[in-house]
Amino acid sequence: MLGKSTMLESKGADAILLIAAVLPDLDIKYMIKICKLLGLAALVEVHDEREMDRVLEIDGIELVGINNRNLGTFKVDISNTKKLLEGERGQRILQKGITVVGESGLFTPVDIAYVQEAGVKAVLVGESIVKQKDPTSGITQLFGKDISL
Ligand SMILES: O=P(O)(O)OC[C@@H](O)[C@@H](O)c1c[nH]c2ccccc12
Repeated sequence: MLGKSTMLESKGADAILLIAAVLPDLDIKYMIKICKLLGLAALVEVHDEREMDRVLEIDGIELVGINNRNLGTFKVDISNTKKLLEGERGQRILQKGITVVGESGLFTPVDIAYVQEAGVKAVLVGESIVKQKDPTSGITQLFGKDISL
């Protein structure tokens, strides 16, 4: 097996995405452990209540991403984030000290405020930034202010 520094130096990755929809619990548990050994952050992605409940039973998860895009139908609905953070689930996430990432379908400062209000502390954004000629101004537009420092 490659040593920690060899792995990180050879590929340069800081984090990996673990998609709960395609990974059994056992695989997620195993990969979380490997990530800790390698010093990689693991973002565990869920898109419905069932996946969220599975993930909340697994120890050692620090980052959970809520995908607003259903990977089966590709439909995007940002109220999915709010739905998955409501009530008891939201409480458990807070208790466990999990940082929630809002993923997909975020285009405007209103969208950002909506997911932030729901409990999200970070966002994963693709389309609304990569389709801009200038990514910096795309980010400024998305957040309604310059966040580069
Ligand atoms: O382009 P959007 O709507 O901003 O979405 C970005 C990101 O959330 C999305 O690319 C993504 C999140 N998880 C995924 C898993 C597979 C493929 C794609 C994704």
